[in-house]
Order: sequence, then structure tokens, then C-alpha cells
Amino acid sequence: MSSSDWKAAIAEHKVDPKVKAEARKKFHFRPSEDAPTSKIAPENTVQLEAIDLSKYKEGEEGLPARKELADQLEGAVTKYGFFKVTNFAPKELLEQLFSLSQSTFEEPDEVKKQFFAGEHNLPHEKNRPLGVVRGSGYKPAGFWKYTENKTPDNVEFFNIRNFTQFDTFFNKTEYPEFIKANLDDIAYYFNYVHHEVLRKVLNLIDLILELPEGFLYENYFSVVQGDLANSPDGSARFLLYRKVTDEYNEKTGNIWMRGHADQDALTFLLSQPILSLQIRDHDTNQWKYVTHTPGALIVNIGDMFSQISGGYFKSSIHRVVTAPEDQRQYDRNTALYFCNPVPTTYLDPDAVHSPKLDRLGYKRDAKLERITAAQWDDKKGEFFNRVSENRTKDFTLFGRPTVGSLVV
Ligand SMILES: O=C(O)CCC(=O)C(=O)O
Ligand SMILES: [Fe+2]
Repeated sequence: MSSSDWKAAIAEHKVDPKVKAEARKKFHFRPSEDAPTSKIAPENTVQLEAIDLSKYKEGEEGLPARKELADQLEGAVTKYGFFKVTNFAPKELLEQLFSLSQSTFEEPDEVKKQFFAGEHNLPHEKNRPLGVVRGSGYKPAGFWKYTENKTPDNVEFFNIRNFTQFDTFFNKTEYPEFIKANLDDIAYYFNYVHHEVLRKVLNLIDLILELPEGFLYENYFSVVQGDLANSPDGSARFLLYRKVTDEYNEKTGNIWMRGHADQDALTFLLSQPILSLQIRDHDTNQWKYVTHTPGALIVNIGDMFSQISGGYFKSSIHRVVTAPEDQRQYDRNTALYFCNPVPTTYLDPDAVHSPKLDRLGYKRDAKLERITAAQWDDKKGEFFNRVSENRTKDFTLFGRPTVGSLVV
């Protein structure tokens, strides 16, 4: 789908400006209040590579520049599995998204209950229990219970599904008032990330893996309108971590989201000022902070891509901890896109025939049964939907080691 196609399709579903303006007034649509950068310089920060997308040029003459970006990316995905993407979108688009995320949580509790994720199953989701963590709608704060004292978590979500499937997204899904009145803007941002940013990142990964550019995007992430089973099925999420008290921090051991590796292929998180996201170093197991870059995406490799690459790319363990002292009076507001390939994608390198992976010896583990993206998504998704699973060690799913709900 070319850039003009998805933009035109969204333009056809433009929300009545009067309806939008009224909803924005009612739900206090406003600039997201940025916390000042923390002055508490943590000892352990990780310097992530920043892939500057303004250097990405299409066509034959852009190839040397793309190769340079690919080289930079290769170090990042094979070492940390985390990197930043800068200059990827106009500032106004990002400011609007922070505001949309913020106002989504201003719906009253009765409405949130009515749109409790995983409960108002869409017809095509009837046989697929997506639960609170993956289903369309709200995850209330407190759904998860942390540690032995069962402290409720402090993060609310609103999950957004099917935004690349226009008929399902615009015509066949029910939404709370604020989301419905801003559906075109929400669709625009996440389609932009899918069709522009993801596509470019995948083309760079093609170069890393010595595949023809376009291979990964065309084969695993291209959208067939109206055919959900043969289209990528990731989901997006608005998140709001509400500020907490010292007493709360004591009960949770400062944890806002337990250590985990994402189950998807790639995650695109909007960078925001509260210093809370940490990555666990593969070699030392030490937790390191990810710093804020205004206007950037923080991107990580999830389990699926790591498996597709035979382990060459790392699916890093990360967690969210309490805000530093000087940012404690602010809520933490952001948005992300969990990007999944087409559900039938096999999660091993056999599917990609990468000369690079062959040469380096990253192969399918012949002892393990082959699994698909849908199998992994459902299995790990079911795990994340458990209310009070606290683990101190990694575990396995389908014989593959993986991480979720880590408490240390
Ligand atoms: O809030 C964040 O920074 C990251 C959240 C996250 O890791 C997740 O939802 O999987
Ligand atoms: Fe995550």
C-alpha cells in the first residue's frame, strides 16, 4: 500500500470537525504537560544508537546512505535489541498524539468499564481470547497485582487494534466517545508508523540480512484490506502511569511494570521525559536507564523478530520503574505500537533465507517444533493476562526461553 493510498483511505473517514471539537472540549484535550528533564543523573544509562530517518533516501542514489544506516542499526539490534529513531515525523503529529493519549483516560469509570479490553469481543475475535492485555479497550490500573502483598499496578492502557484494516477499524468496532471522535487522527499516526517508519526500518534490516530491500515488509507486514488472517495483526496502546506515593513505591519495590521481553516483532514507543524505562544488560544483568530524546521513537526487537533471526537480534528484557524524585509529581503518558507480522509467519530463519544468517550460523533449532507468530502471540499473551504472576527466573514457552513478569 503506497503512502497516498492509506492517507486517502483515512481521509475518506474524516470525523465531522464539529463532533471532534466538542469531544476535545469535553475531555480536556490539551498539550501534555512535559516533566522537566530529571537532574538526578542515574549512574547507569545506556547510550542507544539513534537512527536518523532524515538521512533515509529512497531509490538507487539513496543506497549508500541506507547502507550506512543499516550498519549503524546492525550493532544496535544485535547488542541491545534497542535503538532510537529520530526525525521520523513532524513535531505537531507527536504533540497531538500525546494529547490524544492523555484525554483517552479522562473518560468516566462507567465508560471505561463498558470498554474493558477483552470483554466486548468483536465478531472476528470471538474465538480468540485476547484478554485485557491484548484486546481492544481499557486495561484499568490495578489489573495486575504485584509482589506478595498484591499491590495493584498503576498503569492504565487503552489498546487499539486493526488500525491498518480500515473497514474493521472505522465501521465494525465500537469505541468510547473520545476515541470515536478522533479516530481519523489516531489511525493516521499509527498507519504512519506502520507504512513509513516500520517499512524503512525493515528495509534497513533487509540490508543487514542481505535480502532484497522490501522483502520483510512485503512478505510479513503488508496489509491486505479485508483479509485479517493474512495481514499483520499487531496492536497499539495509549498508556498512563499515574504518579504514586512513597508508600506505594515501598510496597512495589519501585516497580511500575515488571521485567519482560515483548512478544511481538518490533515495538515503537514514543519517547517521553519521565526517566523510568530500563533495559537489562545481556552480559551483566545490570538494569540501565533509557534516556529521553524529544521527538524520537524508542524501538525494540521483540521475541518474534529475535526468533526469525535465529537469535542474532536480541529481544531485550526491559521494565518500568518509579519516576526519579524530581519528576514524581508528574504522570507518565505515552503511546506505543506492538508490531506483529502476518499470523502464519514461521518464527525461525528458514522462512527468510538470509545469506548473512546462514554464513554466521544462526539456524533453526531442529529439535524444536516449528511455531507461528499467532501461536507465540496467543501463548505469551495468555501469560501476560495473568493477574499476579511474579517470576524470579526466565521460563520457556514451546521450548523457547523467554521472559515475562520478572520481579528482580
Ligand atoms: O512504558 C514504557 O516505557 C514501556 C512499556 C512496555 O514495555 C510495554 O508495554 O510492553
Ligand atoms: Fe515492553
